[in-house]
Amino acid sequence: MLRADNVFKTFNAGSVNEKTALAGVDLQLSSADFVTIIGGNGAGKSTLLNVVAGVFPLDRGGIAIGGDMIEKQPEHRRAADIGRVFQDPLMGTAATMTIEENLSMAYRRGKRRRLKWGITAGERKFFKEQLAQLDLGLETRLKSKVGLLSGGQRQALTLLMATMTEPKLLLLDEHTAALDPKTAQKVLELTDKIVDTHKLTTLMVTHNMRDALKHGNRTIMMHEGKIILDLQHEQKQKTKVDDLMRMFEKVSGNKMANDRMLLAN
Ligand SMILES: Nc1ncnc2c1ncn2[C@@H]1O[C@H](COP(=O)(O)OP(=O)(O)OP(=O)(O)O)[C@@H](O)[C@H]1O
Repeated sequence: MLRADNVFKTFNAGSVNEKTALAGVDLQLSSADFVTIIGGNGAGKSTLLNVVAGVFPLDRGGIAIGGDMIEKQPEHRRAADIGRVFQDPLMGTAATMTIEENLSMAYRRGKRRRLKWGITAGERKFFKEQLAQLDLGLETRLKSKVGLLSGGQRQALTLLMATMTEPKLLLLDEHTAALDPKTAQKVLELTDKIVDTHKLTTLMVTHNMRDALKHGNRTIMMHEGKIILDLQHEQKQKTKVDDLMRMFEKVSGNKMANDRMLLAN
């Protein structure tokens, strides 16, 4: 479903601020793979998601989704196939618009625009059903402005908006990191439910090693722009946080250096 071949990305090349963020990343995801990504500060996790989404061009290498090479496509063209949720709950939704207006925008993304602006009765029914799955009571608040929602409600709504049209790929960049622990767990449970219902191919960056091991069927670890560990299926299930730390130290030759990661585990 997703293939990254020998992907390189250096920022500010040739300047004193030169930084190689991706140094030959190879990654293949099968359909419905749910891969969690961990790694130290500046390991290249967000950059990997960004080059897949088309935020920055690659220096070298290729990216394919469903067999189509996309590395030359601009971000807006890839957006039809890629759902994204970021760390900041304010980013994925428009605060001054209502819940149903936000959902409607997401629902029509990538579709031919209709001349008439307005939400049909069928769409409203569909939105209510979708919101009911979140179990947050939002299905009775279609006309509420999104700015009135809590961070967790807003992030759950963003998740729904990113997945409602069943994207080929879902990219989650620390999407629960700004939430309190209880809300973060709730949004992660919703993530599992939504990913499982739609069998979405998913990449999720997290700084929480326990969450990385608990969710998804694969965990990859990045270090200095490379994937240094890829735990799959039973091997992932057997691995504990302490094992992960030891594996990191063994493969990278370094102590794990991610302040938020160490705090969270
Ligand atoms: N837009 C940019 N311009 C310049 N340098 C960048 C840019 N984005 C990322 N970098 C640099 O590339 C490296 C990898 O950054 P990236 O954000 O991918 O790391 P990360 O693994 O997500 O780290 P963290 O866990 O600290 O968020 C870092 O050194 C970072 O400073």
